[in-house]
Amino acid sequence: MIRFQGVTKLFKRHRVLDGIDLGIELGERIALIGSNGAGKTTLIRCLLGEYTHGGEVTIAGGSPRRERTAVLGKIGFVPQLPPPLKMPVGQLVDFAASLCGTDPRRMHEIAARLGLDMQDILARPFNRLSGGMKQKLLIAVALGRDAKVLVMDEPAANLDPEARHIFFQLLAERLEDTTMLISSHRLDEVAPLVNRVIEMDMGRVVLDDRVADDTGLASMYNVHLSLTRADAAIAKALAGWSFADRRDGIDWHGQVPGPDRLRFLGMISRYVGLVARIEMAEIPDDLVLQ
Ligand SMILES: Nc1ncnc2c1ncn2[C@@H]1O[C@H](COP(=O)(O)OP(=O)(O)OP(=O)(O)O)[C@@H](O)[C@H]1O
Repeated sequence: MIRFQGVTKLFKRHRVLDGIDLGIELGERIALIGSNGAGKTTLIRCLLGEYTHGGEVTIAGGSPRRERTAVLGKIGFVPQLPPPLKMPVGQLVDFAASLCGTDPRRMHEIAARLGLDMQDILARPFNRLSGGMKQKLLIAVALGRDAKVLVMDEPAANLDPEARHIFFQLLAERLEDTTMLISSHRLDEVAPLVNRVIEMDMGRVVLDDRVADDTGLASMYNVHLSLTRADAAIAKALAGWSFADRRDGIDWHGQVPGPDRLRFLGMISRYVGLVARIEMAEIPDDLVLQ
């Protein structure tokens, strides 16, 4: 599906990509990880045909540089930094939909599922939306088309827990027929979403590993937590996960998306001295709200 062959990129004399060879097949979900400056964004930009470079990149046999419109119509891209566009939201969605020959209503539908009130923001300039709203809209624009390849740069970073869950569900609906490339600094953010991890360092691939495929992308867990005493810091952290205080800041209840279990427990581990009891149970599929 995607081929990088001997891809190199230099900025002045600085070699940012140093002979990248990678083959990525349909249905693979890749976490592209690595520290700041490792070359992840540059590799993605080469994949999107934005840079000249050495070597060759192809998507389904086509070159994203030479056949830009045709190839880019097959890719959904969620950038890390939203573009500073002043265009009203409604116009932006219509424009994006026309570029890839899709119905804008599909994008509206996904935005609504993510909790965006589209009617309310149609006439507002994109750059005036909040960070989370921009990210939801960019996800809707990327997913509301028949993309065979989804490229996402830290896509869930600004989303609240409810929207993260819907986002994971949306990805779960696309598992069979899409190749995903998800870039992140942090493996724990993306590990549950992927089946292969590629780590870059100084412009090279330093690790390429298959990981266990978590089939529970759309799963949800009921969580009961009891503390040894009330504490303002953990109360604030739990409120950020939309947990409800069931008894004087001591007993808490909430729901955690399956792919976020590790992140949630990571947060709890900071307060482990306060934890008396924790219970996590998967909610049966038919009871998880869509
Ligand atoms: N347009 C540019 N001109 C000059 N140097 C650049 C340019 N874009 C990136 N670089 C350099 O290329 C290297 C790789 O950058 P890149 O943005 O690809 O890394 P990254 O892995 O995506 O990092 P981050 O996680 O911080 O986003 C860095 O040293 C960066 O300074």
